[in-house]
Amino acid sequence: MGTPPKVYEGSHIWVEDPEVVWIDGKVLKILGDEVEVETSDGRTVTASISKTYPKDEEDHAEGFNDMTKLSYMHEAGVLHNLEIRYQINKIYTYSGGILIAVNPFQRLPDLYDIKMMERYKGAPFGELSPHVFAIGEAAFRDMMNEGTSNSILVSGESGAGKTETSKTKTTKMLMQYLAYLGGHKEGEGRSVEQQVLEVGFVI
Ligand SMILES: Nc1ncnc2c1ncn2[C@@H]1O[C@H](COP(=O)(O)OP(=O)(O)OP(=O)(O)O)[C@@H](O)[C@H]1O
Repeated sequence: MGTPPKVYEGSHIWVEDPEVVWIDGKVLKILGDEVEVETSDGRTVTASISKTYPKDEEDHAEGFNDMTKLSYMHEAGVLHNLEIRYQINKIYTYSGGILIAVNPFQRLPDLYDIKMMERYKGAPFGELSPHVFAIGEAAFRDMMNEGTSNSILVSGESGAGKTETSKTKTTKMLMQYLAYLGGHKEGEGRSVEQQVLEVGFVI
């Protein structure tokens, strides 16, 4: 028995769209290498099958907090999942051990406060919602357990939120969390917290 076809009459797929990049729709007819699709905004379009992607059957209301839970991992599915989460201010999503952050361009109340730091401290990776503090926690714990240095790679295009998420100044989230884990003691010269916040970065 062969693998069942992913595009067939009645199946739900993603097709390219000049306005919204990818739009979902239902296959009406297969026409050789092409497919006729009724899009979710009510149009009928024809697309090359090789440029379509199967759509996950279930649309999780809050999206999947880890991309590895998607039945189909492709650009359209990944973007759709990030969009669903973004609409409800869930800017963080895992892809396995990697954290994807979508720039909210607004202050999200409570997301980075001391209560949130307390929640993530000591929590096993993956137990709580995806968060930059979970990445800091995992890196810090590994460093302590292995007794070796550790590093966190932050990557993204200009304006994506790398600086805000990680680097320099006391307000930046990742360093703030590591400083919090490192502790703060009065009267002992420069505290671990202060030293962590004074580190330099390789940019
Ligand atoms: N998590 C966040 N919460 C709130 N605002 C954010 C967040 N991430 C980014 N921003 C907003 O987006 C702006 C641009 O982010 P940032 O400067 O971190 O980008 P960058 O990736 O470091 O860009 P570049 O590579 O050009 O330096 C910030 O000044 C801030 O207004």
